[in-house]
Amino acid sequence: MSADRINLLRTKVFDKSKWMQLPRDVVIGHDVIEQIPTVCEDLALGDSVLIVSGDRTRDVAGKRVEALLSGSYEIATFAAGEDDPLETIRKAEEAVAEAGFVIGVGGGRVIDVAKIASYNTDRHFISIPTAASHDGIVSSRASVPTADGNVSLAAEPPIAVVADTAVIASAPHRLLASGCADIIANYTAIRDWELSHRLRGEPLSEYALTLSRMTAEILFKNADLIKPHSEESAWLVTKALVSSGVAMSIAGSSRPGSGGEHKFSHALEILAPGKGLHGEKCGIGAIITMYLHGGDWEGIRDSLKKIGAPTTPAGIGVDDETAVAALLAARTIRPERFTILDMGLTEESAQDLVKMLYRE
Ligand SMILES: NC(=O)C1=CN([C@@H]2O[C@H](COP(=O)(O)OP(=O)(O)OC[C@H]3O[C@@H](n4cnc5c(N)ncnc54)[C@H](OP(=O)(O)O)[C@@H]3O)[C@@H](O)[C@H]2O)C=CC1
Ligand SMILES: O=C(CO)COP(=O)(O)O
Ligand SMILES: [Zn+2]
Repeated sequence: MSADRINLLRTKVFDKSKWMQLPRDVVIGHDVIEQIPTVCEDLALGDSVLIVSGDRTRDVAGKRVEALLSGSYEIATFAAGEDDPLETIRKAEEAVAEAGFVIGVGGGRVIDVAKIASYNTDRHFISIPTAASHDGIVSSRASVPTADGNVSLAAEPPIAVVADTAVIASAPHRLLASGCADIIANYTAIRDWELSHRLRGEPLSEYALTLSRMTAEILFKNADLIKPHSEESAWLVTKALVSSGVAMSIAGSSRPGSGGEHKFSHALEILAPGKGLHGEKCGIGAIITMYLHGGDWEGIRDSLKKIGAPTTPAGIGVDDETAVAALLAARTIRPERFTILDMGLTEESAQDLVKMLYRE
């Protein structure tokens, strides 16, 4: 090989760089919430904290975290209500001003508010999920519904995740089933990624893709074990969410866990606000996108059923016309994210798909 060629290769190799942000401490298990003082001490994050929680989740776990840290830390609290998300984030940022670090205790919405406020104010953030409802509990992205549609925002990756399986198992089963559906949707998300790689030359991370697929496979294989209010189920799903979040951190984007089924879900957030949980909508969307990819869509549908997640738009109170509109609107959501739904779906074909694949 000529010296020039060797130098060219060297330059290429050394030009490459990547920054992956992963949680430092991940603590999962029964009553691990009690270990939050030790986690905070170990990370030496300062002596004042803002604890962000929701209306329900403050009672479920937020107050307990406040009690565990009182005496050792100066504590401020912030209630992330269900009003305008961007306004809530702005107010949370104001509340962070006096605090050294931030803890989010709640479901996906609360965690997102806490991680965006932390990012924008340059504070460390600890995630204490009260529900295993989707993989955003671990990732460095936030997904925020706005009047103009869902936006994916950069957010502070949790420096620690403390996932108490006793708390998670006590949440309504619907939330856990939604988390499972979000993971099962990895199957179609990675097919969309591969499609975009082949057709558009989009860069693809084999490590991220393989981890995302493996996570979905483990959950798919264990679908029979997912039961309401079982700590073992909470354990299985939480580990899957952590693994899926790590896949997104490796990729540096939500690509390994978000494809056409997520664009369908985000379209529904606009067309049918308040209907269905995030993972539920993604699972329903994955049935159609897996069919279009020529894969085992019935397997997706049956595992969702087993877990107790909805498999039709009607199951989340959405009519067929709205589902058709969401399938067609998916291409307008994050148009840069190319998926099977961006490949010429027509109104007629969308209607046929909804009629054929969403029968109870
Ligand atoms: N960052 C990311 O990558 C992603 C972020 N998201 C975002 O996450 C949000 C959806 O999250 P999701 O968790 O599905 O829904 P929510 O956070 O809206 O939670 C749903 C409801 O469950 C309640 N809840 C949570 N935990 C418990 C518990 N242990 N016991 C009783 N009730 C409980 C919440 O209470 P409370 O009133 O206290 O909140 C809330 O009323 C959306 O804002 C979405 O945009 C979605 C996907 C990925
Ligand atoms: O929900 C996610 C992964 O499961 C994040 O995806 P989005 O980037 O579509 O919000
Ligand atoms: Zn998701």
